[in-house]
Amino acid sequence: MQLISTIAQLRARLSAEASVAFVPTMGNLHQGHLDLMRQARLHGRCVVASIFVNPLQFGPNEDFDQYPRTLDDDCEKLQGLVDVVFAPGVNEMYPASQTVFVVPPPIADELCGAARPGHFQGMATVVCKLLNIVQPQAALFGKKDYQQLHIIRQLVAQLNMPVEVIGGETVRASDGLALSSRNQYLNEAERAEAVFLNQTLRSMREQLLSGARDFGMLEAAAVRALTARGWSVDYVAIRNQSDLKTAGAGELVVLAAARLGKTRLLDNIEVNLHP
Ligand SMILES: Nc1ncnc2c1ncn2[C@@H]1O[C@H](COP(=O)(O)OP(=O)(O)OP(=O)(O)O)[C@@H](O)[C@H]1O
Ligand SMILES: CC(C)(CO)[C@@H](O)C(=O)[O-]
Ligand code: BAL
Repeated sequence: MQLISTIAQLRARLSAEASVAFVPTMGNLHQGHLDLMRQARLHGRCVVASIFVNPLQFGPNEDFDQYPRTLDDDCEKLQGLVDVVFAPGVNEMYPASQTVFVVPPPIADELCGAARPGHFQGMATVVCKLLNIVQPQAALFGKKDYQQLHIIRQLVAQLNMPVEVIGGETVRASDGLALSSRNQYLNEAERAEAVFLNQTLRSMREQLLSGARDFGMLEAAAVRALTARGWSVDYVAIRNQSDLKTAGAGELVVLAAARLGKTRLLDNIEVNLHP
């Protein structure tokens, strides 16, 4: 496994590779990331992981400075799973001020985008840069960040980028909490409470499968239940899987983002309603 920090070295290393599968990350790796690396092996002869905490996708009052940076540990975890780790510094990715941005589709203003203005433009811009740098045949992203995956699919399709986007299932702790680098911000009591987000979504899924169809009422009840336990809820929303617009019927996804103390957690669950 090779650790590379410059774009020129990465391009030279990959120039002779016939097929590359790519997993972009912000590091502080957990089993969710490692699962994507294992799947990547099925999609390319050479597997590249990137580790880059992208300043463009953090708002001014967000956790860019505190975000855990654990490159040595991450490289140990990646041994035997990937061929190349690309870990550029901020100056390598943004040597001059970035004045060209990728404008994401309108859905980027809803859900997480409403709570984090500019986040998806920063994410789309860095993903576009990384895909241009690595030029993979396949790129893998987790369904845990469901809206992000949707926006990346739109980006790649609408900009005609020659890469297959693959979504990996969410890897969870044994109690159901979705693994996330930010889980480590939780104290012991918050970690015990955190599972309630997934339980709430699972309960909504059961109600939908049992015939509940008043989506607004289900969403409002979930927000009330979370708020009553001390959560600060950004949204709970039942949407179509295909376009993330307000749900009709059929293949739905229930998405939520809520804060426990200073930690913002995301989760979602797919629900397929049969007519
Ligand atoms: N539990 C998980 N299961 C599957 N994929 C995941 C999981 N957590 C993160 N990923 C995916 O890993 C990739 C890199 O994500 P990132 O480095 O931001 O990790 P994260 O744990 O989501 O961190 P954060 O807490 O900052 O959201 C993304 O495609 C993300 O969707
Ligand atoms: C896709 C990504 C690596 C872009 O910085 C980031 O948003 C993430 O880790 O999900
Ligand atoms: N995993 C999503 C990246 C972010 O929250 O910035």
